Amino acid sequence: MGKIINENIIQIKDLSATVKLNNGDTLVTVNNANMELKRGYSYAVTGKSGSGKTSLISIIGLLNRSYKGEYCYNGTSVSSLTDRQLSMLRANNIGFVFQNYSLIKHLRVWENIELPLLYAKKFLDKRQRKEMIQSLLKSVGLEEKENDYPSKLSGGEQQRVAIARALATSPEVILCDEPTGALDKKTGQQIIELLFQLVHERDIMLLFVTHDSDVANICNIIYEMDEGRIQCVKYDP
Ligand SMILES: Nc1ncnc2c1ncn2[C@@H]1O[C@H](COP(=O)(O)OP(=O)(O)OP(=O)(O)O)[C@@H](O)[C@H]1O
Repeated sequence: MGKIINENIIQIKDLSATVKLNNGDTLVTVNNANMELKRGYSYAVTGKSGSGKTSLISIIGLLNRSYKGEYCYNGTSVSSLTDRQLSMLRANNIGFVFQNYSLIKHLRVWENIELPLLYAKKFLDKRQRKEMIQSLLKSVGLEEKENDYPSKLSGGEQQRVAIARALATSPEVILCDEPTGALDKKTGQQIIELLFQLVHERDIMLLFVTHDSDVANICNIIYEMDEGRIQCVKYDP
């Protein structure tokens, strides 16, 4: 029997976005999207290349606020927030995991994980931050690597660091853009298992942009995008 769904974190209503092309034309990247994203659930957004997935996830992730329509985060309309309020909302509540890991090369593993804690202004002192980082490294199985630079790590290990970094501020949302795209099949599966395990433990909402049908099929809810339009193709809460 499914869970009773009642806790929206993100609600999107009639949301559309466009980009201006070099030739002066306007391209619709997201066309009248409606979504409700809830705590404790996993979502996949699939679709052909160019269908609008990255455009949509950048709006959901509060990285882009140029859109028409409504976006409510925990009941607050995002359009009512100042840029600073929006940045703080993002820093404190949303973790990102990208295909290319996006680690900072000249910072050690522990410093990469510390960065979001500094941005989010969680007011942890140095000792508390250290404890938090060590506990995150333990949860992704990289206790021994805290002083290494990213270039010394394998792709799978770098993605584990990126996951630890995404979880550092205890976010309620994790957004993943092709998180296994640069990894071999087995390592990719381990990363997905780890993400699901950590997210389950924390009751987080998890959203994947993915071409990988195996990843999409594990998710409770699958949306498919086609030329900016989004449609729910699996709903299994
Ligand atoms: N800044 C931009 N300038 C011009 N065109 C853009 C821009 N951003 C997105 N587009 C176009 O908008 C459409 C949607 O792009 P988007 O990156 O969201 O698709 P996607 O589904 O994520 O693709 P992929 O799977 O290849 O990453 C594409 O046709 C893309 O070329």
